[in-house]
Amino acid sequence: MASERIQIVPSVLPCDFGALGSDLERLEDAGVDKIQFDVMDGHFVPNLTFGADVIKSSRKYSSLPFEAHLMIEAPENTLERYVDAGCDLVIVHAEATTHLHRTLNQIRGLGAKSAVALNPATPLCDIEYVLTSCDMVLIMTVNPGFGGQAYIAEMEPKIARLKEMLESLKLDIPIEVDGGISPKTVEGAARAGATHLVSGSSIFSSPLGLKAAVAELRELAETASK
Ligand SMILES: O=C(CO)[C@@H](O)[C@H](O)COP(=O)(O)O
Ligand SMILES: [Fe+2]
Repeated sequence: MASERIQIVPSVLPCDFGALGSDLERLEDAGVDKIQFDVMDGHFVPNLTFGADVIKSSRKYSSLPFEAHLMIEAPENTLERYVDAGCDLVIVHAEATTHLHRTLNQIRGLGAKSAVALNPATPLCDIEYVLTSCDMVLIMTVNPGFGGQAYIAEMEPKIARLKEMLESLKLDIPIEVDGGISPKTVEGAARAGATHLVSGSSIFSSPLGLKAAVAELRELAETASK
């Protein structure tokens, strides 16, 4: 199944925002599969990052797919800006929008892929009836808002249950995990069924350097998922 291929997805949070373009070029050279832009509004999460204009200016520095992880209230009001900025996939939080089904279909209607993210405390039943409107599901393995937090291993049974749910619905869509992914934690997430692995602080701070850190995560995940 296409969704089973391991993808290593850096979060841009540890980048130098004053030199984002060159960090994006370094990431592409390091062999990552797509780039995650963490958009935070200071309301849905207690932190503020950047908006669609920064993503738009970054587009010329990378040919990789871009995904916007929108940690913002009422994302339905600004989706168009992220698609116009060059995002191939837009991720909204189930907790951030009242009309989740409509919001996911709105993303597809704008010509991008749609994904839903779940905070650690949000149960899978909240998204069961919108899975046919999703091109990916993101299970948060930290409470969103900050990079560098500890991985919540209790999310692994949730990932495994989501995998079963998708299989029973015959939906071939990937499961992404985000938060605390490192060589110590990636195997558990991959074994449970995650194939798209977001990593920020671990790959950027690795003594191996970016390229070897990305290769190490990929190899660990590929072996664990077999
Ligand atoms: O969305 C988020 C945090 O809210 C993530 O994308 C993190 O920023 C990933 O960083 P690490 O946990 O890997 O440092
Ligand atoms: Fe993220």
